[in-house]
Amino acid sequence: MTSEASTLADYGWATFFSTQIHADETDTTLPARVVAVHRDRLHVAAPGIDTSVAPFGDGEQAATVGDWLLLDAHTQRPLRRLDRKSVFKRRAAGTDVRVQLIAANVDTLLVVSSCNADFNVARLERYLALAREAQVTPVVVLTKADLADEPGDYTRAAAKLMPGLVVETLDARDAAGIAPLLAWCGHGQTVALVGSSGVGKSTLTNALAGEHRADTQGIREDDAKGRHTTTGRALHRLPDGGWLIDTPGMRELQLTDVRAGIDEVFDDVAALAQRCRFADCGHDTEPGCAIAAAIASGDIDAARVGRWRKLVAEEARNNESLAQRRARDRAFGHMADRVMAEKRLRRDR
Ligand SMILES: Nc1nc2c(ncn2[C@@H]2O[C@H](COP(=O)(O)OP(=O)(O)OP(=O)(O)O)[C@@H](O)[C@H]2O)c(=O)[nH]1
Ligand SMILES: [Zn+2]
Repeated sequence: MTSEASTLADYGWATFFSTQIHADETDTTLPARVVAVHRDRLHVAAPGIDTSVAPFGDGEQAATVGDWLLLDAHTQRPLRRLDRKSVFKRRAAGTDVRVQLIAANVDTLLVVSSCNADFNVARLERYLALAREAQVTPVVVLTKADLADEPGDYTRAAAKLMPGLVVETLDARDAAGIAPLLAWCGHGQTVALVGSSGVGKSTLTNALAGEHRADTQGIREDDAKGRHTTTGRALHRLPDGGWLIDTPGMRELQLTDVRAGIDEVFDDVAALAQRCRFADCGHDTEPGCAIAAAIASGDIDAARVGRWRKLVAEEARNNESLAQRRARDRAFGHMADRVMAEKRLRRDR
């Protein structure tokens, strides 16, 4: 299984984490990474540590796959979770708008689409905004280059979606084709994949994991009945020393609290919006609208502005419900406090 990972750096440890360890903790604690999340256990691993611990923390603070925990050196019990470099979360399914953690400390998000009907700039922009909001570097991977007449057209269209965006166009079934992706799968690097069904995520995963695939799946544990109880939320060790996070939840990522991410992906539009005469400009018929002027002069693509507006509106809608839920939770908390206070008052009388 993880026999090749023998140093903390192998597990993705970095200065970002070591600076969080206090001087008085160095002798009494050990960092370990959450390599898998099971129904009621976390599998944590580090050099000399390979154990399972009880779930740690609540809500958005709960330890999730990819997190670093500081363990008591003697008991191996988690003491605290280290701050994250990055975190992916999503709204829980259905009408429930609670936030669900997907993965932490991912370095690179491979946003997968293909050079065919799946190619959709609006969808790509949505994934890019999610990546930027999570503090993760996105890399666009366009598969099925072998099926397109002009794969370069897709590459160029994708590259325009964000400043400095890297786009790799390839045949996911070809070992040589996926070679450029290895740059993000090196020693201690954590990568994740997102994309629609059928674009080639499984093909890429198998190609990246290579012959080690069977080995890397060794990160799992047995439950009391001796059966394997993986929930599919695990880090898989890659042959070049990286880690691939494989979780079904990544596929259903939605926009929540991604305003900053949208502004980064659409930094051209966001910069224009700053120059509108009115701070609350609706970029519609308002006088002095810098966006309307840029569209009229051909400086910016009206379609891109349209997609930006849609994402911003959708994000606002999602957060409204999230804020409503939080307000409800707070109100309930206040009510519970009041009830308890009244109880105490009666008792003390
Ligand atoms: N020609 C060609 N076929 C590809 C390429 N990548 C994937 N495929 C094929 O596309 C089909 C779907 O690929 P998958 O890897 O299963 O796609 P996926 O994204 O994992 O799909 P889900 O599991 O539904 O999310 C398979 O038949 C692959 O062989 C490619 O680059 N070129
Ligand atoms: Zn405006």
